[in-house]
Amino acid sequence: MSDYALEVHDLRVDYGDFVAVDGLSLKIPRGKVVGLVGPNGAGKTSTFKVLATLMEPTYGEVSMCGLDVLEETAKVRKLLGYMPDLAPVPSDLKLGEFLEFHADTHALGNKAQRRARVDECLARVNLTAKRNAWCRKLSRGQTQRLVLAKTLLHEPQVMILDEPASGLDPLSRRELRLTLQSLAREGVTVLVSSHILSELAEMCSSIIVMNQGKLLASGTAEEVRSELGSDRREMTMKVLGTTGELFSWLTAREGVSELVQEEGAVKFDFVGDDEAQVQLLADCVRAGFAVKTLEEKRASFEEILVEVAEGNETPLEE
Ligand SMILES: Nc1ncnc2c1ncn2[C@@H]1O[C@H](COP(=O)(O)OP(=O)(O)OP(=O)(O)O)[C@@H](O)[C@H]1O
Repeated sequence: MSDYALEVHDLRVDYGDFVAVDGLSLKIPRGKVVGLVGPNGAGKTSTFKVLATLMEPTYGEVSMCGLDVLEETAKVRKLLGYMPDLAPVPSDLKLGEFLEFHADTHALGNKAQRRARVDECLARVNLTAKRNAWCRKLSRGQTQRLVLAKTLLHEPQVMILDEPASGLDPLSRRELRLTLQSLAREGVTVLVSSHILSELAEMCSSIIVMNQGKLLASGTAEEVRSELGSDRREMTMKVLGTTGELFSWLTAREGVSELVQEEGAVKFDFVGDDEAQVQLLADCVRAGFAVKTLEEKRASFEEILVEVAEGNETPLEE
């Protein structure tokens, strides 16, 4: 049995002449919530459709829990829960009816067993009280939770959720995060996409960043931040007395650039890790400067992604 829930090797998806996914390789361990993030058009949905057995790639190898996704499709589908972006729910069914219908299609035991499983899944997403409500009466967050309950019915080992948090308010996002994290603690692997990096940073133990079909960075949120070259911090150092000497002293320091001298303060950009920043401050104090405060401002996750997207070439209109 493979240690990995998902293994992707050299995946490529073409739409005609357009390359949507280009040489993507990934390994996702079991029992984790992993985020896939990238600007619009990065290739997230195309990747998910291949992983979810809904689309054949141009080439590449994909396996789920050691099964070949392209060859052993029926077995893979039993292990898999896929929640597409904005999945529709029928307006003319009640929640319980909707879930029982799907429990039926999964052939989940006899009527009583199916009913019990529906109840478990409703409880899991905190919708028990709505069992007899009409699907059309649900809010956006409740609809997402209902679709999640449906995705959970057959106890999938790997869940692939396309933008599940989009349009949710902070409370619904928190509930979603808690549900996904508790599934992961039970050994389920959850792969979740978003184009909002901060949303994934709080939900996932690791993040994969895609851009223009390619893998750009992967790891913890902090690792991704430094892999994308966003170690840059905007610093403001306030000191007692004049700032001229401090300005000259900082100019000669590694990682320091864009110095600006102000009344009682020097502003500069610093590129380096936390240890290097601590060292800079310690050296500064040791050199005799009366440092009052040091403020840092780092690029937010959203700014990092905007920088990535801005670096993309925009095709010229014909
Ligand atoms: N059926 C298709 N035919 C042609 N091009 C397509 C098709 N589906 C997707 N694309 C293109 O492939 C690229 C990747 O699309 P995909 O939906 O996989 O990206 P995404 O990262 O999920 O983007 P979004 O966040 O906008 O959903 C986009 O440029 C898109 O226009």
